[in-house]
Amino acid sequence: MGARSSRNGSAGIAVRLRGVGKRFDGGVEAIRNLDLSVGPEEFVSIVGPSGCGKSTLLRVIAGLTPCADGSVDVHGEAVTAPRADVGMMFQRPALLAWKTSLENVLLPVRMRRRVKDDDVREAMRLLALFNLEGFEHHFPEQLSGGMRQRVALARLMMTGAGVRLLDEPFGAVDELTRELLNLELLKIHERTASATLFVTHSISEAVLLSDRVVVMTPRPGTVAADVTISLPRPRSLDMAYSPEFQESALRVRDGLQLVQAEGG
Ligand SMILES: Nc1ncnc2c1ncn2[C@@H]1O[C@H](COP(=O)(O)OP(=O)(O)OP(=O)(O)O)[C@@H](O)[C@H]1O
Repeated sequence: MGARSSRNGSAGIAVRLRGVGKRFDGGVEAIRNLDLSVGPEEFVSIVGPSGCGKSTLLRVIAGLTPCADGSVDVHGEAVTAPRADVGMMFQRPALLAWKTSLENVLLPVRMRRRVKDDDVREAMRLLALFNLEGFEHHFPEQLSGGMRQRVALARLMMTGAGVRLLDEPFGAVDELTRELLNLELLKIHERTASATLFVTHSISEAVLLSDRVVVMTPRPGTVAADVTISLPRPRSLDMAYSPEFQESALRVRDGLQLVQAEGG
């Protein structure tokens, strides 16, 4: 069945959650009755108060955290375990310390099959795209924090996954590096759009990157607001000064303030 199948009536939808709830052993209810759909080329950011279940949501979609309530479908199939067509990137780049940048980027291929010359060429191309030319044979400890994140981004692209999940990937880098990484991500999304869910605490980052920004309530997290960002693509950092950008950011901020006021 094709990647964009309609087995569960999901044509045009890459990720669909219906009535999803997650309660951990020990009693913490992280998510409750959460509905969300993401199109095959849609970039959706998730914002919400700390501890509202954003990481849990991504882990549930990735098949890393099982959930008893509701349904999670990727490309029309129920998620029961991690899938090859779902790639995930975390706040810490999770690179293998004993492997070079190139070997780290090739890892998703190596886990599935023998690496071919074409794979190496593609990995080199991705490393160059992320401005890592000359660092292909360096080990993670020889790279800066921003460079490590760029290797992790290149590895995420190398998976070729139709669904990309990014959990605060730029939370630990300085502001300037973060802006540059945002530009890299925009470039990638504009070249090879995929269904992307991006967790962030930054409203401006969410608006700059996204087609929609989903605001979650405090725990147990559910969708409080779903803000469409209709800025044209390609996007650039300059757009942050436009009235449309400011207006979108205000709508997201209002949504966040509302849930925080209701939660506290
Ligand atoms: N494995 C686990 N076992 C028990 N409780 C957990 C587990 N993982 C997360 N939680 C709890 O679930 C809730 C949601 O956590 P989660 O990490 O999803 O929130 P978040 O919105 O990503 O937070 P932050 O913005 O601070 O990163 C928290 O109360 C957390 O303590």
